Amino acid sequence: MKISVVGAGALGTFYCAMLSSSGQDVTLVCREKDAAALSKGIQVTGAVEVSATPSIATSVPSSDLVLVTVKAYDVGDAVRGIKPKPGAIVVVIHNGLGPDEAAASIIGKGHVAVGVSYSGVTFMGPGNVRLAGYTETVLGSVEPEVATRLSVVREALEKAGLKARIAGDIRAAQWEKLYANIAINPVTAITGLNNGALLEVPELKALVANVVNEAAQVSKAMGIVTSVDPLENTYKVIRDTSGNRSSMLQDVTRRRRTEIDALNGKVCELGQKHGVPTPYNDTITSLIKGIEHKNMVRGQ
Ligand SMILES: NC(=O)C1=CN([C@@H]2O[C@H](COP(=O)(O)OP(=O)(O)OC[C@H]3O[C@@H](n4cnc5c(N)ncnc54)[C@H](O)[C@@H]3O)[C@@H](O)[C@H]2O)C=CC1
Ligand SMILES: CC(C)(CO)C(=O)C(=O)O
Repeated sequence: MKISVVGAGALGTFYCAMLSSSGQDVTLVCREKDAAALSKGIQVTGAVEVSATPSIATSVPSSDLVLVTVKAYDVGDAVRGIKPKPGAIVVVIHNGLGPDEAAASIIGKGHVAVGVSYSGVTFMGPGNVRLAGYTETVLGSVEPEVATRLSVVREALEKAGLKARIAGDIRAAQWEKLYANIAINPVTAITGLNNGALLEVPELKALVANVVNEAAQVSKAMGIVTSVDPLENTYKVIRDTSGNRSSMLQDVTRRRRTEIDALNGKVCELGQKHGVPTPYNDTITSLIKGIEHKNMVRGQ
């Protein structure tokens, strides 16, 4: 099976190194500027230590499986060049809601699946990432026909030593991670605090509860049934990642665009659609937009 991984950032380098070092045929698709560095090889350090020399390309070759591992706002551009052959599967691995739908509207029916990744990978430089921890990748598709073919993806990940499971309801699986991301990511980005501080400062703990409870009302109005209690699960993620600087805190520190539109912004949009007020998520979204604006203006 020919596999391509699109996006040579934190997650893409991790998945590519694991797949390639297990002997699978993998191409890492990167930006032009990174190709020379990546052609010398890629490595993961930290919780696992792995090196690999996958093929490197700047456009997506004909593949049976494509893993798209770019930021939510880059998914549309990243999939535009994919011309899937019959039966090919394109798994969009992202946080938040929306990018997989954007991908399906570009690629068409019969190919797109979602991956919810429970990993903590930090980008150190082209071809060099650090893994804090990994539990599993949850796979699924809103297209039943694609969902029935996902065992090949699970098997490829398992062969690479990665745990994977196919969710019965991928939207519920996405919400389960979303509850934690909409509270932890923007509140740490605004305050500059590590994840653990959200449980140490009573006012921030209350804010986390308000943001998550609002989202739980939105998902309930949409008929989403999750297997976790939204708030208890968020507290658990905070405890499990207490020393982390969230990805959104890292983004604002580096003056990069954030994924707020696919996180709290999406909760606000869906709340409006389903008649659920979302004042906490509206405010959080506005504050992050303000930080992005400040960083853009300063960056110019
Ligand atoms: N880093 C992590 O541990 C985790 C990340 N995620 C999610 O996975 C997604 C990817 O995150 P990261 O890997 O951390 O981001 P990242 O910013 O480290 O990597 C994205 C890479 O994609 C590249 N890229 C963007 N558009 C491209 C295109 N058209 N063609 C080729 N390359 C392109 C960028 O240059 C960058 O190297 C996000 O939605 C994130 O929220 C989910 C779970 C864990
Ligand atoms: C789980 C959490 C919040 C860990 O920091 C994360 O996914 C992120 O930072 O994006």
